[in-house]
Amino acid sequence: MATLPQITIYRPLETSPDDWVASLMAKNPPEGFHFLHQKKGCVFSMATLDKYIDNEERYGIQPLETPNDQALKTMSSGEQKKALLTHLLQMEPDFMVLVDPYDNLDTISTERLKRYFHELSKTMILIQIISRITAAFHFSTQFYAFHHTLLQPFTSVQELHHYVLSTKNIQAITIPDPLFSPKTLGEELVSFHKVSVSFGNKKVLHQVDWTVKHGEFWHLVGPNGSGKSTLLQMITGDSTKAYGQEIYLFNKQKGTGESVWEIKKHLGYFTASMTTTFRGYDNLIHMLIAGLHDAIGLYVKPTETEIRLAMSWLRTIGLYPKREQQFRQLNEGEKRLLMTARAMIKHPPLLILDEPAIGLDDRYTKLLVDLINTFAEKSKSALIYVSHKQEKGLTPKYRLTLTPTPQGSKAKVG
Ligand SMILES: Nc1ncnc2c1ncn2[C@@H]1O[C@H](COP(=O)(O)OP(=O)(O)OP(=O)(O)O)[C@@H](O)[C@H]1O
Repeated sequence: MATLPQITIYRPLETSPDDWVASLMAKNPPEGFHFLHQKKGCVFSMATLDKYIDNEERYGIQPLETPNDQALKTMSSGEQKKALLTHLLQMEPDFMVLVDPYDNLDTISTERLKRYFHELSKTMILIQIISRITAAFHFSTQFYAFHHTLLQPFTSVQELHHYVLSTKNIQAITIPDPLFSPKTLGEELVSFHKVSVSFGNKKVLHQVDWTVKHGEFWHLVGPNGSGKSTLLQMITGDSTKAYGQEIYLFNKQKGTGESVWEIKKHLGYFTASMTTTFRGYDNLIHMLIAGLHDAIGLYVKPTETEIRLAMSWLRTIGLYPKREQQFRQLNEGEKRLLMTARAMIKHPPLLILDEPAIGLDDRYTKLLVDLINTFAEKSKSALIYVSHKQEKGLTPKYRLTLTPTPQGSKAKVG
């Protein structure tokens, strides 16, 4: 049997593969891909998953099979990807486009999926579109990089790798001071004492003890489904599981009358999915200033001082030349940087960054990591960086690792 072509395409974040993928799905492949003419394809991507989650939320429709009919939205990233892959394979496609297939996945799930794709490649054409070169399939036979809307071919993965490394790096610079000194809220900002959480029979967290103090830089790390989001939601006020537990936030015991609004005032929060909640008609200056007011949009006229502060932040993240553009006109990497700066601008007592580097290419990841390290060093804010794996170049002082056990995940400092 002739071996099937297997394709790796590197995508810098300033390019969008959407039109290219759409032409494949319309059975009308672009030049060079005529072997896919009239072939049936499907797309394994976060966008496909988001579409299913959106349908589930809006219309209660959800064609993916999930254990015990669990809502897709409440599943961990690994569980969601497994459900999506099973569903797509049931459609018996001739080829599959995989957009950043390992994003959100921990090392073990990534290795498992890699082996699975290798097996699948023996019977199906796989087209991998990646923004991190380390994710390239070792079994690929063709290599490309998006250059604007065109594909530039390479003869080997080494040649492609070399090309990616040669693309220009952007440098983060100084962190602007806050407009006002942040409020003093005592030494301990977050304190969990023997916190356990279950959903029905599923035990998620087991007797977690954790204290985050003023100015500390933490990395919260754990494999998919280990309960990182569950733990965070008890801080941000987005989970009812915090009630009846011994949790102190900003020196007050949880459940003693504090409003979610009061808690959010002390928080800066960013998660990658937030970039899609903004319609994005505001310009970059206004987007940043809204972060000072904990608002989605800007409803009051900004002061001169606020505008100057926003300009300084835009210089820091290299977006000053685009200051008058609308947020929606930015590429995904630029959006992430802007939203991270927006969470930082008021120097909140506690800054939480939940998987901020997911989906970013190598260059933007480095820039984001530089920005976060510098902010942690120069500001008085405590910082919790959350991810399912170690992030290259990140320099947290403390690490809380969640390790799943049958009683729920146990937490270990160090
Ligand atoms: N509302 C819910 N109902 C049922 N199960 C839930 C609910 N919320 C979370 N879970 C389950 O709790 C477990 C932990 O999920 P959580 O999202 O906290 O993990 P995570 O470490 O953040 O994972 P990931 O890195 O994949 O995002 C998962 O098995 C998930 O399915």
